[in-house]
Amino acid sequence: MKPYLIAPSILAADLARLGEEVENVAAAGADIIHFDVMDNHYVPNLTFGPAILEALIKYGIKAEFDVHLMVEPVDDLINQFADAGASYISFHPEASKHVDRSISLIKDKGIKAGLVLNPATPLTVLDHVLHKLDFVLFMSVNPGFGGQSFIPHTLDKIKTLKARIDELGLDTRIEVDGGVKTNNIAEVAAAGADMFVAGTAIFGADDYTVAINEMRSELAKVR
Ligand SMILES: O=C(CO)[C@@H](O)[C@H](O)COP(=O)(O)O
Repeated sequence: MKPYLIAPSILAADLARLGEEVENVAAAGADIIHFDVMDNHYVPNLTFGPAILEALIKYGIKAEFDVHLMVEPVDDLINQFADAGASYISFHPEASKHVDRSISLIKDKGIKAGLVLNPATPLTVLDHVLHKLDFVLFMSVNPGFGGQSFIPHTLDKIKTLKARIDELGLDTRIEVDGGVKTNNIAEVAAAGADMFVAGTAIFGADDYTVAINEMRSELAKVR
């Protein structure tokens, strides 16, 4: 069974002290760091580019970076984030003209590849590519902003995909992003997720270690 991974989203960090914030959350027990890239085109917000990822890695952050591209088009930035040191890269299928090719671009660089499904994106977009993916990222809010509420029907989509993954004997991870908190993480895990992105629930807490440990205690109730 794949270990659960907790991925604090730096969107909710104190951006004036980004290096220190990421260092602190990694020391507090984060498994990977979720790095949201928004282009003010695919989503109505603008965040971090590859130079910032490179700077964080140079700063000495040891944790792996999970880059979520909310950009259109995707291929050029896949290359740039691969060169900058990403360990995971995911993108939205509607933002690539050639989804299969964009997935291969990630995998050929030895990086874990994921496809992201918005709340209204049907599971059928995975039909011919699921076997190539290392993970599927379910957005449980509409992408673009932190601090939104978890959309409950995401749980049904997670359950359906988890059943399909098991039936096909695949090793694909399921990541969930948006409104994940201590009070719902167990339900999300019980539906079949094993990677959990949390922004405000971790960076908004007084003590990051306590926040992450509370999430782990909830996860321990599931398995
Ligand atoms: O990608 C996004 C939003 O587009 C997320 O990563 C949010 O950053 C999660 O934030 P919280 O809902 O956990 O505050």
